[in-house]
Amino acid sequence: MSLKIGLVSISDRASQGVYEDKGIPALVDWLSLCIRSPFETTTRLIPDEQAIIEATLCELVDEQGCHLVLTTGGTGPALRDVTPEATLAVADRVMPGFGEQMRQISLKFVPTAILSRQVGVIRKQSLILNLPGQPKAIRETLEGLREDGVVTVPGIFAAVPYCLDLIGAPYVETREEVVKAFRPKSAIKPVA
Ligand SMILES: Nc1ncnc2c1ncn2[C@@H]1O[C@H](COP(=O)(O)OP(=O)(O)OP(=O)(O)O)[C@@H](O)[C@H]1O
Ligand SMILES: Nc1nc2c(c(=O)[nH]1)N[C@H]1C(S)=C(S)[C@@H](COP(=O)(O)O)O[C@H]1N2
Repeated sequence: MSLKIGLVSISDRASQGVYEDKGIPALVDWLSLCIRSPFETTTRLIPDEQAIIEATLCELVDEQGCHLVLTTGGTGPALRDVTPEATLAVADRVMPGFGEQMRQISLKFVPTAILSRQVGVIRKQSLILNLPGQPKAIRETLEGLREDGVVTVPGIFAAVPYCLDLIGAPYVETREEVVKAFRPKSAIKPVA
């Protein structure tokens, strides 16, 4: 079974063609650098409409069978920003550590990180994570911060493979130079 990843770019202007969507390409590029094991992606570009976001997340998890869904955009305080509300509305369980860690990481880059309301949740067999909308913030939050080659703030992706193990998804291997996946020793499978 290959890992299925849903990628959702949530932007009024990119979805209307006012500007080019940079969210999906940034996600695809970063995942291709980071993940060594087989995976396939299904992508969606949609406006900041709560009903559309909820329907898209449900479709990716319930019909497409995605094990991981990453959203980008719509997490700020503007009235049109409703990604966290839509994500929570389709959640079975909330995983507060992901939002907490992303805000920690982002505060090292911008003081406005506290404006991001991003959440992580589990729906059925899938982990859904909200990333901020700025394309450069995608890499920052997933990968974390390195100073002189040493990881000073771990990115959230370090915890994603083990979380996926625990919800029954395929085993994910990462490239350590991008992100070292953390698993307890008992959960590490020998390299095939
Ligand atoms: N999909 C995208 N492609 C390129 N740039 C984006 C994208 N989404 C967001 N951005 C950039 O990041 C900023 C913050 O993202 P946010 O999700 O808050 O968008 P926004 O200001 O609500 O506008 P919109 O929904 O029309 O993208 C945007 O103003 C834009 O400069
Ligand atoms: N790593 C990182 N996180 C970031 C930012 C950034 O540039 N880098 N921008 C912040 C800003 S300005 C806002 S308003 C919030 C919400 O962004 P969103 O509405 O684009 O999701 O994310 C924040 N998080």
